[in-house]
Amino acid sequence: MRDDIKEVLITEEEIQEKVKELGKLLTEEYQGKFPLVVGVLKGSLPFMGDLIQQIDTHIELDLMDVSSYGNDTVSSGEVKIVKDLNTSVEGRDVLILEDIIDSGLTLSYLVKLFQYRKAKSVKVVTLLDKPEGRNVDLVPDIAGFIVPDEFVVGYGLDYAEKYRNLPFIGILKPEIYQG
Ligand SMILES: O=P(O)(O)OC[C@H]1O[C@H](OP(=O)(O)OP(=O)(O)O)[C@H](O)[C@@H]1O
Ligand SMILES: Nc1nc2[nH]cnc2c(=O)[nH]1
Repeated sequence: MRDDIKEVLITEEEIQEKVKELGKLLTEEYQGKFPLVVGVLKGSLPFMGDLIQQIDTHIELDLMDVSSYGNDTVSSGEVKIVKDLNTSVEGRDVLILEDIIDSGLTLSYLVKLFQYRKAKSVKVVTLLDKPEGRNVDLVPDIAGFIVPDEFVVGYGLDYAEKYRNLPFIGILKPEIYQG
């Protein structure tokens, strides 16, 4: 699996250090507020698992599965709900956790949905931000790392459902895409 990686962009150590830093910020931000932390499946799972352990105040967890990508590296431009939340967001401070914001379609859809459902506040934390990929105007409240306009994998991010279990973020060798 690791042989398929052309370049490591962000190491495991850099990710873990950043996650601790973000956890401290969120601990201050949400002290005494009991936020609903929403992980966006499947990509945010490793980030969510690590980050929540660094938030030192009470939180509630839920998961949502929305999809705008197929097995390809290009967005379909359409967001659909695959699995909705189990919890009502009405009156709640909602914190959405994402692995990456690229076109911004997924997040802008979710932010609008939770506002429509009368959340008290909606904030977005993403591990990776790819501003050059943006199709819609969306700026995360907190972003861990800015990444270049390349298709990245690892730490939750897949190519054809593979590589999510790599502990770092990398770029694949071109021959992997070419088959
Ligand atoms: O800003 P965007 O262009 O909308 O891209 C970001 C979204 O794309 C990926 O999810 P994907 O739909 O591939 O699902 P997955 O997390 O299950 O891989 C990623 O995890 C984000 O949720
Ligand atoms: N794996 C992966 N999924 C994405 N979804 C949106 N952008 C990306 C990316 O760069 N890599």
